[in-house]
Amino acid sequence: MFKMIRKFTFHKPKEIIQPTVWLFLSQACSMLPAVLAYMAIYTLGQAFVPPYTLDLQLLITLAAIGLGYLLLQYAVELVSYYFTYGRAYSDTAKKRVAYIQKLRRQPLGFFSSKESGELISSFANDFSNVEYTLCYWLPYPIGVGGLLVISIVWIGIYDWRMGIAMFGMLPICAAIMFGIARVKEKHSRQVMAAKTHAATQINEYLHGMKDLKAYHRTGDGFHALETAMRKLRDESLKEEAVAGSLSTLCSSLVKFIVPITAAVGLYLLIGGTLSVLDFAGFLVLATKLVEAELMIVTSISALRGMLPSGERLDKVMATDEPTGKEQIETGNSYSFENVSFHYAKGQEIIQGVSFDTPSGLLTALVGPSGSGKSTLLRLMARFWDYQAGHIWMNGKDIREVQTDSLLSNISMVMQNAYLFRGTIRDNLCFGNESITEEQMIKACKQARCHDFISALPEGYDTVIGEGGATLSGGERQRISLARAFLKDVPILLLDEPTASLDADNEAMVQKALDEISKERTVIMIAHRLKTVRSADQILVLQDGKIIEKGTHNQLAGQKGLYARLWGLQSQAGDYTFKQS
Ligand SMILES: Nc1ncnc2c1ncn2[C@@H]1O[C@H](COP(=O)(O)OP(=O)(O)OP(=O)(O)O)[C@@H](O)[C@H]1O
Repeated sequence: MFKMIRKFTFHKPKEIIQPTVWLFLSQACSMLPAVLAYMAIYTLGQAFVPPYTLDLQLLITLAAIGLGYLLLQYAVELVSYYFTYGRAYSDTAKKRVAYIQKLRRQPLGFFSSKESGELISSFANDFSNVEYTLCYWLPYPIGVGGLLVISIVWIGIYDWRMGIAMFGMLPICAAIMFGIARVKEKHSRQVMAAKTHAATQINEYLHGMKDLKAYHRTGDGFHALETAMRKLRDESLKEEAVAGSLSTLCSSLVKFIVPITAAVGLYLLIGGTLSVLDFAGFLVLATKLVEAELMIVTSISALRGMLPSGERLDKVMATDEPTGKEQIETGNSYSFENVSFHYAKGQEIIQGVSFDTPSGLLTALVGPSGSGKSTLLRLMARFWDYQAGHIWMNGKDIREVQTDSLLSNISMVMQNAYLFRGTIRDNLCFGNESITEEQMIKACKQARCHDFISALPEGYDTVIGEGGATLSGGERQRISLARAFLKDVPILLLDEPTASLDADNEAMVQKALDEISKERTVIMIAHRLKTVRSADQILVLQDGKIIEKGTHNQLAGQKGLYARLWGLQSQAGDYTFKQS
């Protein structure tokens, strides 16, 4: 149980103390009417048995307590409501933020090891389950359990025979419920897996819609989605059918407490060992205690059903974060020393690579498709961590450097630049209010996007769709380039920044890059070799190894891969490594 609480509370078990205490008080208050009714019946009953006395004063006091009770109950319920629901919602909101921050700090490897639907479904379902558990399923069994223990002890001392009648069913029901809870947990895991798979299918279907349409395969894509939905329906029905019916059986058993109490009480009454008044009082209490006992048995099953959600969130929160605590004030160059890296064990993608990217110069990475160029850029930004060797930045191994500190020195333009739903201005400035209009326009002019942005009806305030869907590939790429220029950092990492541009724009952006690289260290991947002709150094990669290094003139003069491909590209005009 304690383990479970730790999981649901993200290892802050104290979170549930307050809600539990208030729920206990609220439940204790709700027992008061039964106790008052019992005392009133008892007091009234004294008038009909020797010595036939009626304590009117006590009856008036009980009535006054009853009235006061209504106010007390209201106040306690209100506070309890705040500490259970209010706290649970605000604690879960904090947990959601902590979860996102955790994801933010994770390397890319973390995401590619998961189904895309897992994180989506965690957000959609797991947090709601945790929220519900924190305000309901955890505090209730603990709070109500405490109340039951007090009742058992009290009734047991008063009349152990009635104690057995009223609570004897409880261990049997709890044992059945534990069994049901295990079944429920098993089915909850299957439902969770089905929900994850369904979310992945929806995500893939929507994201891949363009390609599905292009290949006229929307029907096939839909079929996979439909199958996932059917599986989710079947698993959910199974969970309800198995756990639901057994839970109902158990709840019905608990409800037997009242007739059992009545039968045992009657038996004792006839035997003359229980007074009529005590019999009536026990019956009133039994009806009240049934509610509490029902709550306990239901909670046990519900809690186990929620456990997979708590575990899944806890697992993400417990994931190791990238190492490194050191800060880098201004990092402006990289030095690779015997770096090796693999995504999957046994498949070395980068093999013992060593090179420097001198500060303030343009380094170009070229090579056949799949040779590891983008991987090298990802290693520089610590999207992944290498397994052997060192990448030094200003004398520090970047694995020892805090990721945020490292990234504050880098601007990156990827192959498929992503733009967010919002205005072009928002996408360019990324919330940095210190960027002036002049700086923004200058960056856009350098990236050759100012003219097309100005021609839009709303100019820089034009709203673009999610992912930049309302722009062409080239426009997106130029905006992301301008965004990179605007982030005033010493290092620019560019993965084919001119790939989606036409020849004119490519030449112009190339010029801008030449200018920019005078002030910054630029590391750029290019397939079209003419775009890196003026680079200060060109590194030629093949099968994860650097096989040639030098300027264009040096490499073109050798009889290596670069010279061969330069020859081919010159002949073919636009021939690229990708097609080689
Ligand atoms: N996330 C990943 N998980 C596993 N393997 C990967 C991953 N990303 C890339 N790879 C593999 O690593 C190798 C190098 O990929 P990389 O993207 O670095 O090549 P590249 O030279 O940039 O290719 P291109 O020029 O086509 O963009 C490829 O064989 C690729 O399949």
